[in-house]
Amino acid sequence: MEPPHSVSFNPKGSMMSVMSNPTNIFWHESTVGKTERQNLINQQGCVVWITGLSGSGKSTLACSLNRELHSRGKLSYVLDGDNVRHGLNKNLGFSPEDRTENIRRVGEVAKLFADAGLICIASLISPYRKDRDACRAMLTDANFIEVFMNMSLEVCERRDPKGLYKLARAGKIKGFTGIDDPYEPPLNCEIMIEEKDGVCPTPCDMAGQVVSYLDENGFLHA
Ligand SMILES: Nc1ncnc2c1ncn2[C@@H]1O[C@H](COP(=O)(O)OS(=O)(=O)O)[C@@H](OP(=O)(O)O)[C@H]1O
Ligand SMILES: Nc1ncnc2c1ncn2[C@@H]1O[C@H](COP(=O)(O)OP(=O)(O)O)[C@@H](O)[C@H]1O
Repeated sequence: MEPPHSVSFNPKGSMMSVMSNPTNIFWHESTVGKTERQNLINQQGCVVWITGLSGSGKSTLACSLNRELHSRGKLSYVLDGDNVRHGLNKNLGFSPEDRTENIRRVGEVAKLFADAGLICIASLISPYRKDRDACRAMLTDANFIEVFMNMSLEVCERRDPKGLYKLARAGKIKGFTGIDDPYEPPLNCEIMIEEKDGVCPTPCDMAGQVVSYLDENGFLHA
């Protein structure tokens, strides 16, 4: 694994400073490498990054994909925006800065899971292109698989399972993605999920589309 830029700690363990060129800390290489871990579980670690509007079906796809991979004997783990915001990112809101930090942290965790050999499924709105691209840059390009839930705002708003669009339209939530905060669609995603003839693919079909990609690109074998 590549040594990243890092945080410096004093001998008592408290944080001293954050810097891009750390001093006095050293990368410690493990004696067991990624290839050995992957051979053990016969798969290639990667990140499947699912992006799209609230209500576009990110969590539904993440769950369905996770289940399908599990049934094929493949190890995967879901990092869902809503869930991660209950723990690791509970101190973050929805300002542009907080969203960027939310995505950065999840990107770093996803990178660790991929290094462990897992197929890490990250499902977050991740509305800003530069933040998603920064996560892509944390991995070798092929190991970051961006899945765009290309559902119209109309579809998402019609679904509105949590009633958040209604609140946003009523002005009771400020800065809601797609209403008064931007969503920047990917320019070069690996996979696009979209309606055909006005019909949305089923969760099973959406997962199938991603599994086919993983299979064709060698991720389901070491
Ligand atoms: N202002 C605003 N904008 C968008 N979404 C909001 C907002 N406030 C709360 N929520 C709820 O938070 C969920 C999105 O969290 P994420 O971590 O995926 O968002 S982000 O990637 O940091 O933009 C999102 O969940 P999903 O509907 O599953 O996408 C919403 O339920
Ligand atoms: N492919 C689909 N077909 C029909 N309904 C769907 C589909 N995917 C998601 N839904 C429904 O749309 C709503 C939002 O889905 P969800 O996965 O929670 O979206 P997100 O995680 O992007 O907010 C849920 O009620 C879900 O059951």
